[in-house]
Amino acid sequence: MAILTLEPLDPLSLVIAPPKNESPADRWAREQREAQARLISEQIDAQIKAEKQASRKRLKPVKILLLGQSESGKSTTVKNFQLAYAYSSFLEERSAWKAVIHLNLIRSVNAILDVLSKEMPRTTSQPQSPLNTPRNRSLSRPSTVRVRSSLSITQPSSTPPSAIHVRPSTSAGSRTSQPSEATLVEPNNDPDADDDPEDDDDDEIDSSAPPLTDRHRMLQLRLAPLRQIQRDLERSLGAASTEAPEFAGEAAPWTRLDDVLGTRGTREFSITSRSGWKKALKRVKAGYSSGRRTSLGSRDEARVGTGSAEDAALRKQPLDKRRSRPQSPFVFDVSMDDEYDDEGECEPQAQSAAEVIASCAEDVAALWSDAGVQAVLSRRKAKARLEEGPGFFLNDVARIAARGYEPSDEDVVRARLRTMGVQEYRFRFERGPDAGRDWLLYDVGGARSLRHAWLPYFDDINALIFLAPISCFDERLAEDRRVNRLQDSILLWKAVCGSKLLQNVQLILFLNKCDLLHKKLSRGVHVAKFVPSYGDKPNDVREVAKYFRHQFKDIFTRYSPEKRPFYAYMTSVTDTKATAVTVATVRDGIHRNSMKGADML
Ligand SMILES: Nc1nc2c(ncn2[C@@H]2O[C@H](COP(=O)(O)OP(=O)(O)OP(=O)(O)O)[C@@H](O)[C@H]2O)c(=O)[nH]1
Ligand SMILES: [Mg+2]
Repeated sequence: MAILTLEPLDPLSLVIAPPKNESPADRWAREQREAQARLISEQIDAQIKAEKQASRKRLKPVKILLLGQSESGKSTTVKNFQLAYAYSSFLEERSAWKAVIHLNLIRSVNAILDVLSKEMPRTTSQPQSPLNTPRNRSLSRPSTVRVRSSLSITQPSSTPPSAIHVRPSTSAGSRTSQPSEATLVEPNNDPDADDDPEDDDDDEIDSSAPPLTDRHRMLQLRLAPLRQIQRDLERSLGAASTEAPEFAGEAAPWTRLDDVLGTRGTREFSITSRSGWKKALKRVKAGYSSGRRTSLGSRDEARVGTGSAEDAALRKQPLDKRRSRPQSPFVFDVSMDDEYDDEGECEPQAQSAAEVIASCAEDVAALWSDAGVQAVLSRRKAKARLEEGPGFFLNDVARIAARGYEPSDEDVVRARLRTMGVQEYRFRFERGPDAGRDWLLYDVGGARSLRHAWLPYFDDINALIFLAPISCFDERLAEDRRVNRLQDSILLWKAVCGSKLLQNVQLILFLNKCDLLHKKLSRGVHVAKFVPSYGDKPNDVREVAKYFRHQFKDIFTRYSPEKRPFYAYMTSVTDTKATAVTVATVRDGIHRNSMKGADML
């Protein structure tokens, strides 16, 4: 009877089984091959395991939020971070700032032309009638009824509009949520008040000042095309290029939600912004990068635009200009969340604007250096406002208006373009203690109408840099002229310090614009006139800055839900050299703190 031998069932065993008649030499060779394969396999397994462990250990990115009112210097602080740690990305954007700088320049020119228009009818070379002197005109104006606000608790009367009342500090440690303990400020409800610091009405006429003449009228006419250029550039750059419109909202619109949410998180309120100055810059970048000159050489042709298919193709060409500078030890990547979309709106006429500005350069320089114009501006208090305002470039007109002008680093830092929504910047340091760790910087729009978008970013951040410009104690908020700018900063700071969502966040205060504070005090503006509690302390920058620091610290101590260290820096963030030191210190501090939080130190 035949015996049926069954083959083993496992087909794999069949395949890997050694050949039946294997010689000892073949067997040796086969075993060598198998040992080698096992070794490689084990190495791969070990590598996968190590990678898994490393990714588990990988640190979360450090997230930093920059807050503060509009024009407080948030974006300028970001530029300082870029300059220090991401110079190549700063360079990539630099030439695109040219349109913004040009717009800033011609805004100043147009502001001067506005002042001259008010002045011209009565101060041309015609002799002045005694009834038409500024002094008599102000006497014949209807008298202003001054409405004193009753909101002030400490000193309800006898203070100038926009005055700030700061209560004496309470004893340390007495944390209370009583609003009456807050820094108290009296808003100015009377926009016609005579002692409005920004009132441009003339007080006195300087008899030695040269009169305005037909020469000034000629300059006015010759520079008139710049009005249209301003409109063109504003249209090209979008909403970010104009200052915040009027908005009578709260200083910190999130506070009620903050109380409700506590530490529960805010993600469901997340808002994604796809607008802002990065987008505005991208709109002009391609225009400049094409390197194409339009035929527009004269101011009369300023309105002619471009828009051909050839132009569109040229606009898409990449930037080709990069200047060399020693590379930062850190490589860092700034994310650009908005893709440049070229759908007809993008060509900003920046190139043609540059041509017109170049053709007006001499007249602009003549206007700015004219003694009569300077006298009118000083009398109407417009000179200091221009020189100390954002984006002032009139002293550099010859350089900036020149054909072939390329912005310098300093120009970019001084340029003004408002942030809309929230912009994210991603940094990766390749060296240093935080090598390999991502840093995310969130730069927000500071205008009151944009502050509702801040709340989602309170969640899960490591540090918050708060910008409080301390030079603006005598200024009004652009979006709500009843509100003193320092008052607004104080209200914001109070809300930030008292936020439950931010209670574990490291708060870093930049008391900014110290350079402008110095200038303002040097020209005789008295802090005590606007901040009565300042009393008769010396009106010098050191004392004033110390006083404001003390007030901000006091609020911090009283409103923080839990005790935490106070970090404050006196800054002028347009001074990039000094700010580089501050930024490095801040970076170290945030790194150490975030490591402590992760139990790594
Ligand atoms: N002189 C001086 N100018 C400053 C200082 N900080 C900022 N600026 C200027 O003030 C203007 C406004 O600064 P930004 O950084 O754009 O202000 P922001 O806080 O980002 O404003 P928003 O985007 O509207 O919220 C710019 O022209 C800056 O160059 C400073 O310390 N000193
Ligand atoms: Mg900004």
